[in-house]
Amino acid sequence: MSNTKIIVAGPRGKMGSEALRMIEKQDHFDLVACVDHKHGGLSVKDIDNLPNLDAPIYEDIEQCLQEIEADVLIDLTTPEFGYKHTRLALEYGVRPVVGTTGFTKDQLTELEQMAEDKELGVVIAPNFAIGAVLMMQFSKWAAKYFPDVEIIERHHDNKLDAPSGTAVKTSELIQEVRDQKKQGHPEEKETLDGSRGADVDGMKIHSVRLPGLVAHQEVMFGSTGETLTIKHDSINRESFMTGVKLSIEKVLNLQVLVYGLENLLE
Ligand SMILES: NC(=O)C1=CN([C@@H]2O[C@H](COP(=O)(O)OP(=O)(O)OC[C@H]3O[C@@H](n4cnc5c(N)ncnc54)[C@H](O)[C@@H]3O)[C@@H](O)[C@H]2O)C=CC1
Ligand SMILES: O=C(O)C1=N[C@H](C(=O)O)C[C@H](O)C1
Repeated sequence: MSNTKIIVAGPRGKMGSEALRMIEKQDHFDLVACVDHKHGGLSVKDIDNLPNLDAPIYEDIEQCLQEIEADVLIDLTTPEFGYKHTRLALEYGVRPVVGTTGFTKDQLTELEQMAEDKELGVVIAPNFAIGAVLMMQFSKWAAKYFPDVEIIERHHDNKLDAPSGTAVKTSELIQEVRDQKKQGHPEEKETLDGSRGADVDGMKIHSVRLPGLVAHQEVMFGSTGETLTIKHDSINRESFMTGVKLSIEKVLNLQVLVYGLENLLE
């Protein structure tokens, strides 16, 4: 079987550069191009602190998709550009693997429809870390028995979206097993806006942003006389690469959009 040809959008980012290092280590992956909003016309190897890979950098994604033959586009950019890149990749018959978070529900539905129409696989994973996927699954299980739940996610202060994609996905998984329930005192009032966090069917999400953090989430459950806390920490971005690699391998055999790495794990 021939090697998987990969385009990376966002190669100089914290995740994009980690993805390049992962690709460099795999014998069955070839980096064929990158999409960046700077350094068009250069090669990846010309950029400081990036791996020594000879792949052209394009500033215009359409030009990249027209000129470069690829199997997969990995997007690790921003919500705005990630959505645009995913749509364009599908239009050019390239399968997207998307780590970028912050897409709206409408955007996800639209991309799902596009993937189905084109019969092309897409993986959108709010969190590629296996431990985070388990934390979300354990939380879904716990919510069956503990409907009072607060999600506290903590991230570095360069993050654009809040709440995190992981927190949104966790709340969606919990919604599958938890009936709507107003938590706290029935007459509770916020004297400072936002103090009780975001509300999803009565469950609360709190977002913390501080320098020094990477990516962390606690899901706290409370019941009579007991609490349960399920916690995951990514202490570096290598933690996400097992999931990125798996998604690239799996997307080649998909004809639909898969939202969440849990759907690819056996
Ligand atoms: N699914 C997962 O497991 C993870 C997802 N993420 C998500 O991945 C995304 C990127 O995160 P980080 O790497 O931490 O951010 P970052 O800010 O370090 O990197 C983003 C990169 O995108 C580039 N970029 C911006 N606009 C662009 C455009 N039009 N074309 C090409 N490149 C463009 C920027 O130059 C930057 O290098 C975020 O949405 C974040 O939430 C982050 C970590 C794990
Ligand atoms: O921006 C990040 O860093 C992360 N983003 C993802 C999210 O929004 O959940 C995944 C992980 O938490 C790191």
